[in-house]
Amino acid sequence: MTVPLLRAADLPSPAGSPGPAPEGAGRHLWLGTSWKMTKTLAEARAYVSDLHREPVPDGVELFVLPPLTALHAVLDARPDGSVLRVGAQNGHWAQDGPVTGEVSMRQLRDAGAEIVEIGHSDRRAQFGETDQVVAAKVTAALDQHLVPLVCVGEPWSVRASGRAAAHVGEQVRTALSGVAPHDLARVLVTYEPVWAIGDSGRAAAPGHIVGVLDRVRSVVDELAPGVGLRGLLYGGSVTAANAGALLDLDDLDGLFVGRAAWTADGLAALLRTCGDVAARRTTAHPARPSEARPVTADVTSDHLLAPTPTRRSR
Ligand SMILES: O=C[C@H](O)COP(=O)(O)O
Repeated sequence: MTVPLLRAADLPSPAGSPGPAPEGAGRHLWLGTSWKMTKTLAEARAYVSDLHREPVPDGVELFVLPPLTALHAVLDARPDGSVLRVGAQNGHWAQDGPVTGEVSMRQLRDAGAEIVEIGHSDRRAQFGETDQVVAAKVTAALDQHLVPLVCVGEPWSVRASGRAAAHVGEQVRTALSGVAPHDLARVLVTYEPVWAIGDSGRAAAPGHIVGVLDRVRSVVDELAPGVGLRGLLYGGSVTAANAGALLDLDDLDGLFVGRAAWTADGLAALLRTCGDVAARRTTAHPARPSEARPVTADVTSDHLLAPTPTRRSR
């Protein structure tokens, strides 16, 4: 028997009683996908329905960012108790007002979003979003109890000049400049080199990623010593073939995926890889009992917004 999109440990045992709570899940591994500007309502519903076979492994936080038109369809298509989180790909910093065509963080929250992507390179390149705009959106999202997923990454010219880490570090510093130190623990950051994204991209090499992640963590530590981010992800030409190698980077907290997760089968394959890695990490770095995360099918944002204990100061 399979129960859709629940924790593996939430699946009923053969006798029908709940399974035991897992231990040692203090650090989460994130797997998310943005559908960007793809999918009709029917396609969105079919995707969630096709995912129904997949349990979400312990230690993995799964999210989907559909186009706004499909936000409700995805929310409604989730089975009761699902741990699949749903968010948006953009939001405006103002609470209300005459901003034709935009949607505020308050409206996103009202519509059921838990996460909001901010500053994707598409929006920086095509809609002129600056680091200052990104910063305004981050604080607006936090004000509305959304989890900001802040996208940062260097263009190829910066990469070629050897300044990738410095460039991304400054993007992060500006993006988080308005965030109260303790609120950094509510923020997800995803490192997405611009040259790695999309059909013409290729995934960054692990050594390159490590150098940039180190800089990001240093900047965050300067802003709020010892607090650490909610999670630091990588995105850009992630596939089922390279996900395992990327997640071998112990400092990486997850993957943010476009094309490879635009089918339910694609996301499911990545989910299984994440589950294997999360289990390995738990064995390698068991959480203290006080860090063990209770298994819950509760999808309220309180669970999502609560700071996660980290293995080490970040
Ligand atoms: O939103 C996801 C990122 O932009 C990566 O996209 P991609 O996996 O299709 O390269």
